[in-house]
Amino acid sequence: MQGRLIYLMGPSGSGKDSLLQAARAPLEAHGCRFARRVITRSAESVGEDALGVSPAEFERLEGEGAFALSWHANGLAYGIPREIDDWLSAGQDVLINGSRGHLEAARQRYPDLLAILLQVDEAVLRQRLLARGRETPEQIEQRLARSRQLQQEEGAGTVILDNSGPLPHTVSRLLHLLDEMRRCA
Ligand SMILES: Nc1ncnc2c1ncn2[C@@H]1O[C@H](COP(=O)(O)OP(=O)(O)O)[C@@H](O)[C@H]1O
Ligand SMILES: O=P(O)(O)OC[C@H]1O[C@H](OP(=O)(O)OP(=O)(O)O)[C@H](O)[C@@H]1O
Repeated sequence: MQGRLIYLMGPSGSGKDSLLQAARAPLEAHGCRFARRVITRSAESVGEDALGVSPAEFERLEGEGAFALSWHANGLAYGIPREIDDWLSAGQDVLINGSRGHLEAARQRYPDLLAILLQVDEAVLRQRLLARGRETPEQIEQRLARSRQLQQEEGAGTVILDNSGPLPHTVSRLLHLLDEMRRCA
């Protein structure tokens, strides 16, 4: 049986990386795989286990068909390696850090993907982004503006996961959600 693509998305600062890191060990124990993203961000500022490449290298990889999914946002290019298709074919679930703006395109390629939207109040988001200190205040405001814009476009078929509270609570809810998904498969 084909594995399921779990497409985690949410505004910048909502906690996607933190959640992926915290849930990784228990989910891997259930056979779930995690895709390592390729990003045109300098290695020093990559806050996740991603491969940083130059824009030219990204384009070359994209031209070679190295990505199952790829998109541009926040002035960066992001790619999900094609190997996720091998994992899915082998029946393994795959969790990826996706983009809200690319969800519809992703659904076209993976019609039965499970979309999970991580949500946090805007005031908390701003606070977390400032505390993280990776982007300039101007870049943070741009990301918050993008979130407001995308919020208006959010459609049905997406499970909302709130991360305004402590991270361990969100991890438990994610594990529960994925257990339910497996039971219903
Ligand atoms: N539930 C939480 N409670 C408090 N701080 C959190 C929580 N989740 C994430 N954070 C913090 O918020 C900031 C943004 O989280 P991050 O995982 O980098 O978000 P994203 O990957 O969605 O941009 C980080 O500094 C992280 O430590
Ligand atoms: O369409 P959107 O939902 O706005 O997403 C755009 C991009 O931003 C996030 O990446 P990234 O981890 O680089 O940004 P972040 O760390 O600020 O969340 C997300 O994973 C997408 O790759």
